[in-house]
Amino acid sequence: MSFSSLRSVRSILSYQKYLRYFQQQQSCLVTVTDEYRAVSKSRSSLKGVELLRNPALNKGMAFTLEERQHMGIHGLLPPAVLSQDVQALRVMINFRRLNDDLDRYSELMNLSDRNEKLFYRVIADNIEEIIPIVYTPTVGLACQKYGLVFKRPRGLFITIHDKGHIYDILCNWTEQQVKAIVVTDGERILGLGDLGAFGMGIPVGKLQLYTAIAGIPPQHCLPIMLDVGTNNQEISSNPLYIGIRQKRVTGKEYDEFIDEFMEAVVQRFGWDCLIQFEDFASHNAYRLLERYQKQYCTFNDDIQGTAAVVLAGLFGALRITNTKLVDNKYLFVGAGQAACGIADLLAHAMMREGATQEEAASRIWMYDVHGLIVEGRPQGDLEGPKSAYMKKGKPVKDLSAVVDYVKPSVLIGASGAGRLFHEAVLKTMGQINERPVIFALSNPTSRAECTAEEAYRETEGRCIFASGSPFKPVVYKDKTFYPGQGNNAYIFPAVSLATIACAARHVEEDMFLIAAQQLGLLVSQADLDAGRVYPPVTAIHEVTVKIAAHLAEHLYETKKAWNYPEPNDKEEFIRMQLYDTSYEYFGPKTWKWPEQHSSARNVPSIDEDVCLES
Ligand SMILES: NC(=O)C1=CN([C@@H]2O[C@H](COP(=O)(O)OP(=O)(O)OC[C@H]3O[C@@H](n4cnc5c(N)ncnc54)[C@H](OP(=O)(O)O)[C@@H]3O)[C@@H](O)[C@H]2O)C=CC1
Ligand SMILES: CC(=O)C(=O)O
Ligand SMILES: [Mg+2]
Repeated sequence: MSFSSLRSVRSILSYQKYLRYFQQQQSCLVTVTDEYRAVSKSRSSLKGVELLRNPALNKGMAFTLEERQHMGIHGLLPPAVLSQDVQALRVMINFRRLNDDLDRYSELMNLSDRNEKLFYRVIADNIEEIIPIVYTPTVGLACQKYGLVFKRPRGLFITIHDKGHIYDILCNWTEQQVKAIVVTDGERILGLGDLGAFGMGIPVGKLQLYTAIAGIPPQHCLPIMLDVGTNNQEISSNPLYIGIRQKRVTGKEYDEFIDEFMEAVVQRFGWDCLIQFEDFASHNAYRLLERYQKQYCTFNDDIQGTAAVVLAGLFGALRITNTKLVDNKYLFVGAGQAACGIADLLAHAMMREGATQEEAASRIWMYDVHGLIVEGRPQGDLEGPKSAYMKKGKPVKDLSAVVDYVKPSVLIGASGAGRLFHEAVLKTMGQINERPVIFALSNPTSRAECTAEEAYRETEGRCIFASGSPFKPVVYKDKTFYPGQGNNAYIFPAVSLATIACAARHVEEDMFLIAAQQLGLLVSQADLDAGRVYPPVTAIHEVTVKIAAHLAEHLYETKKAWNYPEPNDKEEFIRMQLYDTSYEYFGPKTWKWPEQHSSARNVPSIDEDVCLES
């Protein structure tokens, strides 16, 4: 008998002994999912300690005795076997014991470094509590403190000095099946400005939502930081700064660098690898979108994703005010990429309702750092996308005077400048309108144009409010208001899921209008009655699947899908591709789980207090 077969006989014998012991002692903690019974095939041949160190495969103490024997990790873990349910409970107990959101962020990132399935399971079970940590607002703080938070690299860091070698760097990423990239150059991170390489927290966070919200498997996702320097002196002089310490490269060199990156992605991962541009500064965002939109499978989330989520929120708001888009007057505070993206899609939607282009544009006013955007304004540039909404009129600077002058029914903040909707602005909105629509979209919370509480209070509870970062429900005069979250997180995961599932080659403009319409339809009357123009965050996964199914329908109908044969039921087709947070089975393929452990649902409910006491 060879040494290895001798070892396996010993393993089986000792496994049987341990199994008997655990059947007596710990059977209530051992659970099995359907996937275990299906004896899934591991996508890796890793064994031993390497298996425990691989976050995509590691199950921690959930490895059964039999798996521990089979994979050569017996003795590398404490002897107890914990179910994923118990592990998830332990994570949440620890998470809730922390007093600081940055610590909670770090705790979760450490978990994703150790055990990816548990990380996503915990998010799925506690989505409303955790999304504000892995996403806005806490991700903003995490980026500002990335030097402290950074423990282990995620994704790729490509610097301007790598120009000429970008393909080689992409080849260092060993996952072969990359289907989606979120890329930033860190110049406009949320409303926090230029954070350079610290901005990597944003692609990481956005892609975590790809998996948590849209069920796109993490191994298909790749965050990328294109580090061309930073003009933020404070950041680059921080001893913990992780990027290159030089001023931003611009002009021809920058453009060549981005061109090379796009070509290298196609060469390495194929034409249908989706590239989401995130948090580039306006002066690059629009240019790059125009340059690459028709050539690559790409979109800009801040322009297009934001436009769709806001249009959907407006559809909801207008169901409350019982008006059409074109019946309203819109004032945008901030006239950058988010505002102009929204305005363009809004104008497009008004035209679909029958308005002419001139009529649609006439309903939209814009306001930037230099005041109302009117012809002949003495200061500030009037070029670029905002020029389409320039009016003849008085160059008013003070925002409450602007509101009084324009008399908007809808006020949309996308300035990144913090509390611009002060008392007088909100009160004026309340005086002009029975039901003023007020969206404070800037992120993170510190940059929101007003808080939910301020909006409800100053309009005597009459406003229809949404914000980019979440606000807790507000009680005003004994009534509870539930602010909606107008964040592109309701759109980009769905658009990307459909694009990837259908293997579409381009992300066309009409996908964002369809996504907006579908999201609008998924707002229930109960949501509207609660004053919320978006479905609750707890429903975001289901909402995303439904939107993606409609988009898939559209992609097949318009012959833009390349994944053949065409599935009959698009929703089922989408659901079949979703990431599953249940653990893989690592035991021998012939093995069957003993009868008494056959159902995960037999687990007795776990008493959290008992865990805390012991
Ligand atoms: N909720 C969501 O889903 C999303 C929210 N956002 C948020 O929107 C904000 C803006 O993003 P984005 O459009 O990309 O940024 P940009 O830099 O492209 O645009 C910012 C705009 O705000 C204007 N602005 C800045 N400060 C003031 C001020 N004090 N008074 C009036 N206008 C001002 C700027 O004026 P000027 O042009 O004169 O400089 C510019 O027009 C960010 O906070 C971002 O987080 C973005 C995308 C999605
Ligand atoms: C949400 C988002 O994309 C932003 O604030 O930039
Ligand atoms: Mg963004």
